[in-house]
Amino acid sequence: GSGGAEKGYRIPAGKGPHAVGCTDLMTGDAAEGSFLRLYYPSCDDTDTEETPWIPDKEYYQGLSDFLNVYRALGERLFQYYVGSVTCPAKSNAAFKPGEKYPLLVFSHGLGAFRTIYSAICIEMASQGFLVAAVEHRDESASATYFCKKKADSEPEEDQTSGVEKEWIYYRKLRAGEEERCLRHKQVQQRAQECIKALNLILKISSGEEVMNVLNSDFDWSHLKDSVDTSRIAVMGHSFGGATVIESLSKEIRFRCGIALDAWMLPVGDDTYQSSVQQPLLFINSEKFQWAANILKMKKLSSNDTNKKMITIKGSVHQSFPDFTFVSGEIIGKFFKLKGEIDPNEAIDICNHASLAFLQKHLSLKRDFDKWDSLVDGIGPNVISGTNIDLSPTE
Ligand SMILES: CCN(CC)CCN(C[C@]12C[C@](c3ccc(C(F)(F)F)cc3)(C1)C2)C(=O)Cn1c(SCc2ccc(F)cc2)nc(=O)c2c1C=CC2
Repeated sequence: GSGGAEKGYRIPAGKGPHAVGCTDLMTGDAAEGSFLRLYYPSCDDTDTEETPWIPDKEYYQGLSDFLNVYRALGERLFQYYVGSVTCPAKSNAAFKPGEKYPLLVFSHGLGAFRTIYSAICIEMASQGFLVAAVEHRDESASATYFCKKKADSEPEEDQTSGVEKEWIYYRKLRAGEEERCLRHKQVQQRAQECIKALNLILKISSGEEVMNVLNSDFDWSHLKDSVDTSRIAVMGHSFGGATVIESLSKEIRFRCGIALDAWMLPVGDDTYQSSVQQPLLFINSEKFQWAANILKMKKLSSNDTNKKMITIKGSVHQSFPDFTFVSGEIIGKFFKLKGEIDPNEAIDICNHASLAFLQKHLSLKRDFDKWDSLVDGIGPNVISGTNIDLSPTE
């Protein structure tokens, strides 16, 4: 059996009115393609057969590289502890037609990948969003892959017969390489990948046929006319938070953004408030932030009532990705995957504040405004602005 994941540590299901499905989409067979997991409202609420949380063993290998653990050891540890973890969304479940849904593009953090923010993505989909969790190919993901058309497709090559997965792994900083330079280059690519994902979903909503190089029987034509094209936002964690800022500055169709514990190093010093006109919400953890990082956020959001910052008390950087739910208490505390606050409470604050902010800036016709006070930092376990002392050290 598995470790922590077995003892009732599970990724929380969506609390909204919709059942949730998820499916993977990859277009193009090289750099210009897109790779994303779509979480969506489903009309199939038979809650059987959830989706494997981490779909390929290569992600375990990539995580081992990222965490500086021997692959042979890391792969077995991950297999043992999280190999049986599923996420509470139904794979390729029937799409719920008949209404236009707002769209959220989600950008993962350094060393992460598209499937490990499912608690946030599933909650948003259960509340009536389409959520496109992109997988970045900038070598910041622990692992990701392209599909190469096989010349002579020997089906035994891979169960997805006819295509062969070509993996790329997390690229460590090289000796003497300047981190700012690498991360600034990567954040540009990440923003382009978010914009490509947006264009791809809009293309599908317009009824155009897309070629999914992955071998899946999901019928994308069901998404015709399903995107509310005036209600589109971008969200991301850490490096993905920097990607939110870059994406907003490059693509006005992203009407607003939510940056979860943003890592501001990749954001150019020339990125001022003027470069981000859209409303932006910073949701920070208590333990990850530091003065210089916060000051870069403030430079972007000073005296702009549409740019807000809140901090979740007792939370840590890993309170946003799913590991905070699947790890036991011991491992959770040791790796700082859990803070003092209960992981479910922390993610509820994050999701409720996000929904209130999205209702306000996407003019949604829902009741998410009941959580407006959270966006102003009012409520248990939340503060307005930051807990970090910004006074200059004399
Ligand atoms: C030693 C490696 N060194 C690399 C530069 C620093 C590694 N590190 C701290 C870690 C990630 C940690 C982690 C995860 C997951 C387990 C597990 F065991 F549960 F799987 C354990 C231990 C190790 C906490 C971070 O990078 C933090 N971080 C992250 S963590 C995103 C992530 C990645 C993989 C996951 F499985 C879950 C979440 N995303 C960012 O965008 C940024 C940063 C820092 C700046 C920008």
